[in-house]
Amino acid sequence: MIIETQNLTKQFDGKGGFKDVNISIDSGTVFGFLGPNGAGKSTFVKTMVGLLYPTSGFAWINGFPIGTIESKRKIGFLPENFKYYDWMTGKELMKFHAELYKMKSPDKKIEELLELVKLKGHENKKVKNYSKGMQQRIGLAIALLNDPEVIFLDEPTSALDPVGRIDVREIIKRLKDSGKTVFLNSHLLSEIEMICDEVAIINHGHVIAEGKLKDLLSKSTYVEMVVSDYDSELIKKISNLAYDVVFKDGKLTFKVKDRNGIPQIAKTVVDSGAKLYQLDSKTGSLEDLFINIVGKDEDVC
Ligand SMILES: Nc1ncnc2c1ncn2[C@@H]1O[C@H](COP(=O)(O)OP(=O)(O)OP(=O)(O)O)[C@@H](O)[C@H]1O
Repeated sequence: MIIETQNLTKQFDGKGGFKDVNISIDSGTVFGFLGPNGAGKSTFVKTMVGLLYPTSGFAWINGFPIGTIESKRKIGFLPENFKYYDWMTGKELMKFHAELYKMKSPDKKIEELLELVKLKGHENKKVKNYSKGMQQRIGLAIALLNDPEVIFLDEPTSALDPVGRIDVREIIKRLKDSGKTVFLNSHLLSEIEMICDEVAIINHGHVIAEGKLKDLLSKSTYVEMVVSDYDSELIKKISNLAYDVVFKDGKLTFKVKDRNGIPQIAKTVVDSGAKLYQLDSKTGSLEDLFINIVGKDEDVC
Protein backbone atom coordinates (compact mmCIF):
# COMPACT_ATOMS: atom_id res chain seq x y z
CA MET A 1 0.00 0.00 0.00
CA ILE A 2 1.42 3.38 -0.89
CA ILE A 3 -1.15 5.27 1.18
CA GLU A 4 -2.77 3.90 4.32
CA THR A 5 -4.74 5.55 7.10
CA GLN A 6 -6.14 4.15 10.34
CA ASN A 7 -8.89 6.11 12.07
CA LEU A 8 -7.20 9.29 10.90
CA THR A 9 -8.96 12.33 12.38
CA LYS A 10 -8.37 16.07 12.15
CA GLN A 11 -10.86 18.40 13.78
CA PHE A 12 -10.78 21.99 14.87
CA ASP A 13 -11.89 22.28 18.51
CA GLY A 14 -13.89 19.10 18.04
CA LYS A 15 -15.59 20.38 14.88
CA GLY A 16 -15.19 20.32 11.08
CA GLY A 17 -12.33 18.53 9.33
CA PHE A 18 -12.74 14.76 9.02
CA LYS A 19 -13.10 11.83 11.40
CA ASP A 20 -11.98 8.19 11.55
CA VAL A 21 -10.91 7.85 7.93
CA ASN A 22 -9.59 4.39 6.99
CA ILE A 23 -8.33 4.05 3.47
CA SER A 24 -5.69 1.95 1.68
CA ILE A 25 -4.45 2.80 -1.78
CA ASP A 26 -2.28 0.63 -4.01
CA SER A 27 0.60 2.12 -5.91
CA GLY A 28 -0.32 3.25 -9.45
CA THR A 29 -3.94 4.04 -8.58
CA VAL A 30 -5.80 7.21 -9.49
CA PHE A 31 -7.86 7.69 -6.34
CA GLY A 32 -10.75 10.14 -6.27
CA PHE A 33 -11.77 11.75 -3.00
CA LEU A 34 -15.22 13.01 -3.70
CA GLY A 35 -17.46 15.14 -1.55
CA PRO A 36 -19.53 18.31 -1.43
CA ASN A 37 -18.03 21.66 -0.40
CA GLY A 38 -16.96 21.62 3.23
CA ALA A 39 -16.93 17.80 3.44
CA GLY A 40 -13.33 17.64 4.68
CA LYS A 41 -11.34 16.94 1.49
CA SER A 42 -8.81 19.77 1.74
CA THR A 43 -8.27 19.19 5.46
CA PHE A 44 -7.56 15.53 4.69
CA VAL A 45 -4.99 16.28 2.01
CA LYS A 46 -3.29 18.97 4.10
CA THR A 47 -3.02 16.44 6.94
CA MET A 48 -1.57 13.78 4.62
CA VAL A 49 1.10 16.10 3.25
CA GLY A 50 2.09 17.23 6.74
CA LEU A 51 0.72 20.78 6.73
CA LEU A 52 -1.74 19.97 9.53
CA TYR A 53 -1.21 17.68 12.50
CA PRO A 54 -3.83 14.97 12.95
CA THR A 55 -5.96 15.10 16.08
CA SER A 56 -5.76 11.30 16.34
CA GLY A 57 -5.21 8.17 14.28
CA PHE A 58 -2.37 7.11 12.00
CA ALA A 59 -1.35 7.35 8.37
CA TRP A 60 1.57 6.27 6.22
CA ILE A 61 2.84 7.25 2.81
CA ASN A 62 5.10 4.70 1.22
CA GLY A 63 5.41 3.06 4.64
CA PHE A 64 6.54 6.24 6.42
CA PRO A 65 4.36 8.02 9.00
CA ILE A 66 2.86 11.24 7.67
CA GLY A 67 4.63 14.41 8.74
CA THR A 68 8.09 12.79 8.59
CA ILE A 69 10.74 13.94 6.12
CA GLU A 70 10.78 10.44 4.61
CA SER A 71 7.05 10.56 3.86
CA LYS A 72 7.34 14.05 2.36
CA ARG A 73 10.33 13.28 0.17
CA LYS A 74 8.32 11.43 -2.45
CA ILE A 75 5.13 13.46 -2.53
CA GLY A 76 3.95 16.26 -4.75
CA PHE A 77 1.13 18.62 -3.79
CA LEU A 78 -0.95 21.02 -5.83
CA PRO A 79 -3.06 23.02 -3.35
CA GLU A 80 -6.47 24.45 -4.18
CA ASN A 81 -6.29 28.17 -5.06
CA PHE A 82 -2.48 28.32 -4.87
CA LYS A 83 -0.75 31.61 -5.59
CA TYR A 84 2.84 31.64 -6.79
CA TYR A 85 5.10 34.65 -7.39
CA ASP A 86 3.44 35.75 -10.58
CA TRP A 87 6.07 38.37 -11.42
CA MET A 88 8.43 35.49 -12.26
CA THR A 89 8.39 33.71 -15.59
CA GLY A 90 7.24 30.10 -15.65
CA LYS A 91 10.82 28.92 -15.98
CA GLU A 92 12.12 31.18 -13.17
CA LEU A 93 9.39 29.87 -10.92
CA MET A 94 10.37 26.29 -11.66
CA LYS A 95 14.06 27.05 -11.07
CA PHE A 96 13.20 28.75 -7.79
CA HIS A 97 11.32 25.65 -6.61
CA ALA A 98 14.10 23.39 -7.85
CA GLU A 99 16.49 25.38 -5.62
CA LEU A 100 14.15 24.88 -2.67
CA TYR A 101 14.35 21.15 -3.41
CA LYS A 102 18.16 21.56 -3.60
CA MET A 103 18.17 19.94 -7.04
CA LYS A 104 21.71 20.05 -8.47
CA SER A 105 21.04 20.22 -12.21
CA PRO A 106 17.31 20.70 -12.70
CA ASP A 107 17.36 21.96 -16.32
CA LYS A 108 16.58 18.62 -17.95
CA LYS A 109 13.75 17.91 -15.52
CA ILE A 110 12.32 21.40 -16.04
CA GLU A 111 12.35 20.97 -19.84
CA GLU A 112 10.70 17.56 -19.51
CA LEU A 113 7.94 18.94 -17.27
CA LEU A 114 7.33 22.01 -19.45
CA GLU A 115 6.80 19.55 -22.28
CA LEU A 116 4.45 17.40 -20.19
CA VAL A 117 2.24 20.33 -19.15
CA LYS A 118 2.32 21.83 -22.66
CA LEU A 119 4.00 25.10 -21.61
CA LYS A 120 6.96 24.79 -23.94
CA GLY A 121 7.23 28.11 -25.76
CA HIS A 122 5.54 29.95 -22.86
CA GLU A 123 8.24 29.37 -20.24
CA ASN A 124 9.71 32.86 -20.58
CA LYS A 125 6.39 34.67 -20.11
CA LYS A 126 5.50 36.08 -16.72
CA VAL A 127 3.11 33.84 -14.78
CA LYS A 128 0.74 36.79 -14.22
CA ASN A 129 0.14 36.80 -17.98
CA TYR A 130 -0.74 33.10 -18.03
CA SER A 131 -4.37 32.02 -18.45
CA LYS A 132 -5.96 30.14 -15.53
CA GLY A 133 -5.34 26.87 -17.33
CA MET A 134 -1.65 27.72 -17.87
CA GLN A 135 -1.29 28.73 -14.21
CA GLN A 136 -2.80 25.44 -13.15
CA ARG A 137 -0.41 23.58 -15.46
CA ILE A 138 2.67 25.40 -14.13
CA GLY A 139 1.43 24.50 -10.63
CA LEU A 140 1.25 20.87 -11.72
CA ALA A 141 4.77 21.03 -13.17
CA ILE A 142 6.07 22.42 -9.86
CA ALA A 143 4.26 19.67 -7.93
CA LEU A 144 6.11 17.13 -10.10
CA LEU A 145 9.61 18.63 -9.85
CA ASN A 146 10.86 16.24 -7.16
CA ASP A 147 9.69 13.25 -9.21
CA PRO A 148 7.12 12.24 -6.57
CA GLU A 149 5.66 8.74 -6.22
CA VAL A 150 2.37 10.15 -4.93
CA ILE A 151 0.77 13.36 -6.16
CA PHE A 152 -1.99 15.06 -4.17
CA LEU A 153 -4.16 17.34 -6.30
CA ASP A 154 -6.76 19.48 -4.56
CA GLU A 155 -9.56 20.39 -6.97
CA PRO A 156 -7.12 20.77 -9.89
CA THR A 157 -9.76 21.50 -12.50
CA SER A 158 -12.61 23.26 -10.73
CA ALA A 159 -11.58 26.72 -12.03
CA LEU A 160 -10.84 25.54 -15.57
CA ASP A 161 -12.81 25.59 -18.79
CA PRO A 162 -13.53 22.28 -20.60
CA VAL A 163 -10.31 22.45 -22.66
CA GLY A 164 -8.24 23.13 -19.53
CA ARG A 165 -9.93 20.18 -17.84
CA ILE A 166 -9.08 17.87 -20.70
CA ASP A 167 -5.42 18.98 -20.50
CA VAL A 168 -5.24 18.23 -16.77
CA ARG A 169 -7.00 14.88 -17.29
CA GLU A 170 -4.44 13.94 -19.92
CA ILE A 171 -1.58 14.80 -17.56
CA ILE A 172 -3.12 12.67 -14.81
CA LYS A 173 -3.46 9.80 -17.28
CA ARG A 174 0.19 10.12 -18.25
CA LEU A 175 1.20 10.14 -14.60
CA LYS A 176 -0.75 6.95 -14.05
CA ASP A 177 0.83 5.37 -17.13
CA SER A 178 4.23 6.11 -15.67
CA GLY A 179 3.30 4.27 -12.46
CA LYS A 180 2.54 7.24 -10.21
CA THR A 181 -0.23 7.29 -7.63
CA VAL A 182 -2.59 10.25 -7.91
CA PHE A 183 -4.84 11.34 -5.07
CA LEU A 184 -7.44 13.64 -6.52
CA ASN A 185 -9.81 15.79 -4.44
CA SER A 186 -12.84 16.82 -6.39
CA HIS A 187 -16.49 17.68 -6.16
CA LEU A 188 -16.84 17.13 -9.93
CA LEU A 189 -18.52 13.78 -10.44
CA SER A 190 -17.86 13.50 -14.16
CA GLU A 191 -14.19 14.23 -13.56
CA ILE A 192 -13.86 11.43 -11.05
CA GLU A 193 -15.88 9.06 -13.22
CA MET A 194 -13.63 9.68 -16.20
CA ILE A 195 -10.23 9.24 -14.59
CA CYS A 196 -10.36 7.42 -11.27
CA ASP A 197 -9.91 3.72 -10.59
CA GLU A 198 -11.05 3.98 -7.00
CA VAL A 199 -13.08 6.46 -5.05
CA ALA A 200 -14.05 7.39 -1.53
CA ILE A 201 -17.07 9.56 -0.92
CA ILE A 202 -16.81 11.88 2.08
CA ASN A 203 -19.62 13.88 3.64
CA HIS A 204 -19.59 15.86 6.89
CA GLY A 205 -16.08 14.53 7.56
CA HIS A 206 -17.03 10.84 7.31
CA VAL A 207 -16.19 8.45 4.49
CA ILE A 208 -19.57 6.98 3.55
CA ALA A 209 -18.54 4.80 0.60
CA GLU A 210 -15.25 3.52 -0.74
CA GLY A 211 -14.12 1.07 -3.35
CA LYS A 212 -13.31 0.41 -6.98
CA LEU A 213 -15.43 2.69 -9.12
CA LYS A 214 -16.87 -0.13 -11.19
CA ASP A 215 -17.86 -2.12 -8.07
CA LEU A 216 -19.56 0.89 -6.53
CA LEU A 217 -21.44 1.63 -9.74
CA SER A 218 -22.56 -1.97 -10.22
CA LYS A 219 -24.26 -1.69 -6.83
CA SER A 220 -26.72 0.71 -8.31
CA THR A 221 -28.37 -1.01 -11.25
CA TYR A 222 -31.69 0.05 -12.72
CA VAL A 223 -33.90 -2.59 -14.25
CA GLU A 224 -36.93 -2.19 -16.44
CA MET A 225 -39.21 -5.14 -17.21
CA VAL A 226 -42.32 -5.27 -19.33
CA VAL A 227 -44.68 -7.67 -17.56
CA SER A 228 -48.35 -8.50 -17.95
CA ASP A 229 -50.77 -10.66 -15.93
CA TYR A 230 -49.12 -9.89 -12.59
CA ASP A 231 -50.85 -9.94 -9.21
CA SER A 232 -50.32 -8.24 -5.85
CA GLU A 233 -48.48 -11.28 -4.52
CA LEU A 234 -45.78 -10.79 -7.18
CA ILE A 235 -45.42 -7.09 -6.31
CA LYS A 236 -44.89 -8.05 -2.67
CA LYS A 237 -42.24 -10.65 -3.59
CA ILE A 238 -40.33 -8.25 -5.84
CA SER A 239 -40.46 -5.51 -3.24
CA ASN A 240 -38.53 -7.86 -0.96
CA LEU A 241 -35.81 -8.37 -3.60
CA ALA A 242 -35.45 -4.84 -4.98
CA TYR A 243 -36.17 -1.24 -4.05
CA ASP A 244 -37.93 1.74 -5.63
CA VAL A 245 -40.32 -0.74 -7.28
CA VAL A 246 -42.89 0.86 -9.59
CA PHE A 247 -45.58 -0.83 -11.69
CA LYS A 248 -47.02 1.49 -14.31
CA ASP A 249 -48.62 0.95 -17.72
CA GLY A 250 -47.57 -2.70 -17.80
CA LYS A 251 -43.98 -1.76 -17.01
CA LEU A 252 -42.23 -2.81 -13.87
CA THR A 253 -39.17 -0.75 -12.92
CA PHE A 254 -36.96 -1.15 -9.88
CA LYS A 255 -33.40 -0.85 -8.65
CA VAL A 256 -31.16 -3.59 -7.37
CA LYS A 257 -28.05 -3.11 -5.26
CA ASP A 258 -26.29 -5.92 -7.10
CA ARG A 259 -26.70 -7.03 -10.72
CA ASN A 260 -26.55 -10.64 -9.54
CA GLY A 261 -30.04 -10.20 -8.12
CA ILE A 262 -31.60 -9.78 -11.59
CA PRO A 263 -31.92 -13.49 -12.58
CA GLN A 264 -33.68 -14.29 -9.30
CA ILE A 265 -36.20 -11.52 -9.90
CA ALA A 266 -36.82 -12.65 -13.49
CA LYS A 267 -37.39 -16.20 -12.23
CA THR A 268 -39.82 -14.93 -9.58
CA VAL A 269 -41.82 -13.15 -12.29
CA VAL A 270 -41.96 -16.20 -14.56
CA ASP A 271 -42.72 -18.64 -11.70
CA SER A 272 -45.65 -16.47 -10.60
CA GLY A 273 -47.36 -17.07 -13.96
CA ALA A 274 -46.92 -13.44 -15.09
CA LYS A 275 -45.67 -12.86 -18.66
CA LEU A 276 -42.23 -11.30 -19.07
CA TYR A 277 -41.83 -9.58 -22.48
CA GLN A 278 -38.71 -7.51 -22.04
CA LEU A 279 -35.88 -6.88 -19.57
CA ASP A 280 -33.35 -4.04 -19.75
CA SER A 281 -30.74 -3.15 -17.17
CA LYS A 282 -28.55 -0.08 -16.88
CA THR A 283 -25.70 0.54 -14.47
CA GLY A 284 -26.18 3.79 -12.55
CA SER A 285 -23.84 6.73 -13.00
CA LEU A 286 -21.61 8.11 -10.29
CA GLU A 287 -24.09 10.96 -10.01
CA ASP A 288 -26.91 8.50 -9.22
CA LEU A 289 -24.70 6.81 -6.63
CA PHE A 290 -23.59 10.12 -5.12
CA ILE A 291 -27.11 11.53 -4.85
CA ASN A 292 -28.31 8.22 -3.48
CA ILE A 293 -25.77 7.94 -0.69
CA VAL A 294 -25.04 11.60 0.07
CA GLY A 295 -28.80 12.31 -0.09
CA LYS A 296 -29.49 9.47 2.39
CA ASP A 297 -26.69 10.78 4.63
CA GLU A 298 -28.30 14.24 4.63
CA ASP A 299 -31.60 12.64 5.73
CA VAL A 300 -29.87 11.19 8.77
CA CYS A 301 -27.97 14.37 9.70
N1 LIG B 1 -8.54 26.01 9.94
C1 LIG B 1 -9.81 25.68 10.21
N2 LIG B 1 -10.41 26.04 11.35
C2 LIG B 1 -11.70 25.69 11.62
N3 LIG B 1 -12.47 24.95 10.79
C3 LIG B 1 -11.92 24.56 9.65
C4 LIG B 1 -10.57 24.89 9.27
N4 LIG B 1 -10.30 24.34 8.06
C5 LIG B 1 -11.43 23.71 7.68
N5 LIG B 1 -12.39 23.83 8.62
C6 LIG B 1 -13.76 23.25 8.55
O1 LIG B 1 -13.65 21.87 8.29
C7 LIG B 1 -14.68 21.45 7.37
C8 LIG B 1 -14.04 20.82 6.16
O2 LIG B 1 -13.38 21.83 5.39
P1 LIG B 1 -12.52 21.48 4.10
O3 LIG B 1 -11.95 22.74 3.58
O4 LIG B 1 -11.59 20.38 4.43
O5 LIG B 1 -13.66 20.93 3.11
P2 LIG B 1 -13.57 20.59 1.56
O6 LIG B 1 -14.28 19.30 1.37
O7 LIG B 1 -12.19 20.68 1.09
O8 LIG B 1 -14.45 21.75 0.94
P3 LIG B 1 -14.13 22.71 -0.33
O9 LIG B 1 -14.35 21.89 -1.53
O10 LIG B 1 -15.18 23.78 -0.14
O11 LIG B 1 -12.73 23.22 -0.15
C9 LIG B 1 -15.50 22.68 7.06
O12 LIG B 1 -16.61 22.69 7.93
C10 LIG B 1 -14.55 23.84 7.39
O13 LIG B 1 -15.27 24.97 7.81
